[in-house]
Amino acid sequence: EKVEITKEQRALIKAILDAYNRHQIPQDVTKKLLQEQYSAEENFLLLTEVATSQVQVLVEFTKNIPGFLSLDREDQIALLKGSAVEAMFLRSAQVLSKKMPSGYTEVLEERIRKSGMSEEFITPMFNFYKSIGELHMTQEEQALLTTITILTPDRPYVKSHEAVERLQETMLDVLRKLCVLQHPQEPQYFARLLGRLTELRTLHHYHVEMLTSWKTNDHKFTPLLCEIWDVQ
Ligand SMILES: CC(C)c1onc(-c2c(Cl)cccc2Cl)c1COc1ccc2cc(-c3cccc(C(=O)O)c3)sc2c1
Repeated sequence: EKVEITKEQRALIKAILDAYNRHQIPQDVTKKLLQEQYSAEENFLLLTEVATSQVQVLVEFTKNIPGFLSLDREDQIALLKGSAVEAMFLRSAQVLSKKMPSGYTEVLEERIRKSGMSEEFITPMFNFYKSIGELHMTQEEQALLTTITILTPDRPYVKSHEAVERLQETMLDVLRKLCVLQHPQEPQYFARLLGRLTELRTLHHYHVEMLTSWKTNDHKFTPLLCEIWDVQ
């Protein structure tokens, strides 16, 4: 049947894409990825700095998701804590899948591979990055997929499950239509995008173990990361 994006849905896409592009990690933070020397310690420190900055960007972006600030305040926190790792996998995936002509791709890959995390996490992580790269997502799809990840109702401690589910369904409906319109030659494209969300859950579980292994090797995180990831 004829898929049509309504006026309201077009406004929603615009609001989310504007917020997504407006909130970025400052250049002085990401530029250090290109400059500093390479060592496991230095790589870990730089990644910690960028991740901390990314969380701050994520908080600002989330506040601009239409409807998010109308949710229960504690649920807003629960959604942010529960989705931060997955949103950061999506963000770093865009950088690593050469989606951004930023010149960070090689240096970021090198620093992640040599940041003291054990091999067992490297493989699934870079398989994910490869699978994201193969999707050739548009900017709108990236922004909407991040929004849908944030609005996942079954995060720990979320009380108003239905309110979050309603918001997420609104975004899923828009993304489904966008996929049909922007990838007409690939009817399964929307399903493939949702498959990435499942992969993100798996990576999230790996990440909890990654943090533990870094902790046992006495790696320090910033207060913001400790708060959002419940470490220390
Ligand atoms: C605390 C730290 C050691 C850590 O622990 N787990 C992870 C992690 C790792 Cl490894 C992989 C995936 C997810 C997580 Cl959460 C990390 C590092 O997480 C990040 C988070 C965001 C970004 C954005 C970047 C980036 C670069 C250039 C340009 C841009 C840009 O947006 O322009 C963004 S790099 C980067 C690194």
